[in-house]
Amino acid sequence: MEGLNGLKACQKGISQALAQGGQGCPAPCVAKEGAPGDPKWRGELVQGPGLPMDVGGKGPALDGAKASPEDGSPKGIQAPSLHGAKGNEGPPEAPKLQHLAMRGLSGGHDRSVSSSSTCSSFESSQESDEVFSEEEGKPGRRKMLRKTKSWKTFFTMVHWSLRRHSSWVQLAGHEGNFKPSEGGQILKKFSTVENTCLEALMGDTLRPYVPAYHGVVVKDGEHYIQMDDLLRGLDAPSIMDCKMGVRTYLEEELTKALLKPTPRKDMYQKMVKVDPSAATAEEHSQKAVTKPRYMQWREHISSTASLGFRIEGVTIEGGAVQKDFKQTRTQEQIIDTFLIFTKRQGSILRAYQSRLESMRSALLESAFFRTHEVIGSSLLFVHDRQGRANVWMIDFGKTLPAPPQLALRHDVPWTRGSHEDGYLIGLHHLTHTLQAAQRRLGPEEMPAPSAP
Ligand SMILES: Nc1ncnc2c1ncn2[C@@H]1O[C@H](COP(=O)(O)OP(=O)(O)OP(=O)(O)O)[C@@H](O)[C@H]1O
Ligand SMILES: O=P(O)(O)O[C@@H]1[C@H](O)[C@H](O)[C@@H](OP(=O)(O)O)[C@H](OP(=O)(O)O)[C@H]1O
Repeated sequence: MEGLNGLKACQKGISQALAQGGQGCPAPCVAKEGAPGDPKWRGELVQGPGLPMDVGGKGPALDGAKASPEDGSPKGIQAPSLHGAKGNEGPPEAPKLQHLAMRGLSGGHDRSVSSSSTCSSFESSQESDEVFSEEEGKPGRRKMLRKTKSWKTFFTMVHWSLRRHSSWVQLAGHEGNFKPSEGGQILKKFSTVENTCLEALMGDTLRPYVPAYHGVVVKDGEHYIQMDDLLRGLDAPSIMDCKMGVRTYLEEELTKALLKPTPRKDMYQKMVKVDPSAATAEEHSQKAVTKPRYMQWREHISSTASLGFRIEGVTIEGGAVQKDFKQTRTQEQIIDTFLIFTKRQGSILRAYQSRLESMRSALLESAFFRTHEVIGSSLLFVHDRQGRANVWMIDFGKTLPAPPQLALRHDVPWTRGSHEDGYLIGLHHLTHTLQAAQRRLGPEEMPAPSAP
């Protein structure tokens, strides 16, 4: 499908995901992590990002992030950067049964703006019931569970089941970079650059827009950054990852490639798979391209170069992850994608727009933003079936302090040596895209005006 130009391919992919309607999908939806008996599991100590914005009309409450680690994990460990390391340690596939397990969540759900509310109203007994209800359609299994005399076995099975219901889904990025963690957090392979950024961001005006950072942990001999899982407690979340900026490679990557070109056969393969005519005769003969060459080509076939952002991946209500957006380039294509992604819900589009507007104000105030070039970072759009919506800044693996003599603007095109990233260009176009998408809606698709 990759060769199909833009919207047709992307619409087909998203429509397929929509057609699945989340039924029987392998991707995780909403869950609480932890084990029975663990207070986090019952939500007693749960704090975290949740969704500060309730599009049902309560308006934004941008206090989502939580500050300091509570787990005593070591902070700021200096370890070799693991960013970019590849592997295949992804989370186990969640069972098809999870939607049944989630039914309780859509019942007495607390729609308050509290960032921790999504997990807080469930007692362990309710959880147990839901675990049993997963097994509908398998009467023998349910009977067997009921007859079980061993509580140990019972709790082991419940725990196993809940762990498999992790809300975790990875839309983009390097495979093997993440591990699920308990208590509504995730682990990302350690990189000094990202760790330094997250530490700094916890004391910055951007903190409410970033997953709460919980320090560095060591697991199986590897260092990880621990941060909040932005999907925790959500009811069949729909997620979109948009990579921000007019440039996706570091200036130092360009310098290195010019001094010592490293041919990348994998990138050549990815390039010719999309467009065999994109490679030069020399590149065809070497069957390789340099990284900046590939990255620049990627920026121009997508909306990165023209609009300052691009869609990397989408999943709708726990359906299959769609990544076929390499050639989604025009604003029209992106509007259509947002309309499909939000199922034309004006309230969600409006909430996203409002969040981006407040994010812009925070960016303009931010000391961190003033002093850093933000490359390859994403905005993660998340909404769920309860009508909650939010946008988060993620991925600071290539966000570096700019040379001190430079005052970064973020709203001008990049020229070599300027270190500009075009982040605000992307934010401007995204905000306009969301406005344009709302103009496509009929009055019945727009939220009712709020009471005076
Ligand atoms: N805190 C989080 N909570 C929930 N999901 C997350 C979180 N951080 C990342 N993700 C998921 O993981 C994906 C990849 O994240 P991220 O961009 O940080 O990874 P990466 O490997 O550094 O990416 P890249 O290869 O672009 O540098 C996101 O698209 C999103 O689906
Ligand atoms: O999305 P694509 O087309 O698959 O291309 C990848 C994407 O641009 C990643 O952002 C980049 O990682 P970084 O941002 O970390 O550089 C990766 O480089 P890599 O292969 O050198 O990791 C590319 O292969």
